[in-house]
Amino acid sequence: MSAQSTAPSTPDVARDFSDLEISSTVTSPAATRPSSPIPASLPPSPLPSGKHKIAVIGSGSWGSALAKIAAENAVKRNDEFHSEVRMWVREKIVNGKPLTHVINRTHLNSRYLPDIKLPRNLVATPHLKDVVKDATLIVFVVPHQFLHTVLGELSRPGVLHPGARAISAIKGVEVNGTDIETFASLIEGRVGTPCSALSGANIALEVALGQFCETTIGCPTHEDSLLWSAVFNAPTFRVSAVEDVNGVSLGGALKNIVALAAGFVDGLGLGGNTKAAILRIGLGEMTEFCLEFFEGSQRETFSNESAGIADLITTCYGGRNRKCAEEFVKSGSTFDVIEKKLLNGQKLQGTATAEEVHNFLRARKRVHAYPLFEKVYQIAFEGLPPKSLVRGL
Ligand SMILES: NC(=O)c1ccc[n+]([C@@H]2O[C@H](COP(=O)([O-])OP(=O)(O)OC[C@H]3O[C@@H](n4cnc5c(N)ncnc54)[C@H](O)[C@@H]3O)[C@@H](O)[C@H]2O)c1
Ligand SMILES: O=P(O)(O)OC[C@H](O)CO
Repeated sequence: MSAQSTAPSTPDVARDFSDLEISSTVTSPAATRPSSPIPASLPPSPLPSGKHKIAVIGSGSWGSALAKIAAENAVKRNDEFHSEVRMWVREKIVNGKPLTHVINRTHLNSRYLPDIKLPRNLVATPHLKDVVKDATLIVFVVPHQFLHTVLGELSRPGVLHPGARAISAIKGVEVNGTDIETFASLIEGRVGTPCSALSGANIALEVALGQFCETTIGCPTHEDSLLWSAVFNAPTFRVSAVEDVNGVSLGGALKNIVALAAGFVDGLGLGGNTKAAILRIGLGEMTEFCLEFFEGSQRETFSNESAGIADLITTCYGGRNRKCAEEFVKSGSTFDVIEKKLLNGQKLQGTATAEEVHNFLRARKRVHAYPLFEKVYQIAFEGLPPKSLVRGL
C-alpha cells in the first residue's frame, strides 16, 4: 500500500496452521485479522483449479532455504501441488561450473547456502520466463536492490499465469518522494497478482538446518492464507497468518535499521542494557511508523508476531546487518567495503532501508518523530560518530 494516514488498530488473534489441510476452493470466512484490501484497480482473478505449481524467484541464502521448505511440502502434499518446484538462479560460474548445474547435480547451493542438501524436486533454472511458466504460486525473494529488474521481465504480457498468486519474502521498502510502498504492494501493482508477505525471525541458515522457528504470513484474503500456509508450514517452520500485509512487510524492513543500531552498540563495546534500550525504542518507532503511514496495519503484528518483536530480537543478535554495523564501528571502513569483505556475495539490506526511510520522513517533514531511525541514517551516511547513537534519544 502507498503511504496513508494514521488508522486505529483492532486487536485480534492470529491463526496457527500447524495441522492444516488445504483446498483451493475454500470459501469459509476469514479467520485472520482485518487489514487493507487488494486495491480496487486489481480485481482478484480466480485461482486456477487443480494442482498448484510453485516458483521461487531468488536463490540467495533465504531464497534457497524457503525453496527447500516449499519443495519438501510439494512432495508431502502431492494432491495439492506439482512436485517439481522451480527456483530462479541468476547464472554464475562457481569453480568453473554454472551454478544451476551445480545445484541440479549436487543438490547443494554451494554459493549461497553451502552444506545444506536441497530436495531433488527443486530445479534450479536460469531464465525467469521458464521459472514462472505455468506457475500459480510465485515466491519473490531476491535482495530488494534487484526486484525492479525482475519485475520488468515478469510484467511483460503473457509471462505470468493470469490467476497466479504471489508472496514477497523481501525485506525493504520502496520510496518515491512522499510516497512509500511495501514490496508486496509494488509486486501486486506491477504484475497484477494479489501479493501476500512472509516475514519472521528467520535467519536463513538456521531455518535450513531445521532449527525450530516461527514465521508470519500477511495475506489479503483467507484463501491466500490457506494456500501459503500449505506451501510453507512445516514442523520446524511454524506459520501463523494475519491479514496485515503491510505490518508483516514493514516489520521485516524496519527491523533492519534497528539491527544497524544494535551493531553500533556492539561495536562500541556497550552492554546488554544499552542494546535492550535500543530494541525497545526501535520497536516503538517501527510500530508507530507503520501505524502512521499504513492504514489498517495492526499494532499486534509488531508486539505479538514473529514478523515483529521476534524478528527484531534475532536480527539484533545474529543477523548480517548487526554484524556489518559492528565492523563499521570497529574498522571505520565503508559499508560497501564491509559488505564485500564479510558477506561473501550476500546483500546488506539495512543501509538502503535506512536511507529510503530517511528520504521519505524528510519529504513528509516527520524526521523528528523517529530519532533512532534518523541517528542510524546519520551515522551510516553523514559521518555522525557512532558514540552519539544514544545521545538525545
Ligand atoms: N538471509 C537471511 O537470513 C534472510 C532471512 C529472511 C529474509 N531475508 C530477505 O530475503 C531477501 C533475499 O535475501 P537472501 O539472503 O536470499 O539473498 P542474499 O543476500 O544471499 O543475496 C544473494 C542473491 O542475490 C542475487 N543477486 C546478486 N546480484 C544480483 C543482481 N545484480 N541481480 C539480481 N540478483 C542478484 C544472487 O543471485 C543471489 O540470489 C532480502 O530481502 C533479505 O532481507 C533474508
Ligand atoms: O541477516 P539479516 O540482518 O539480513 O537478517 C536476516 C533475517 O531478516 C532475520 O529474520
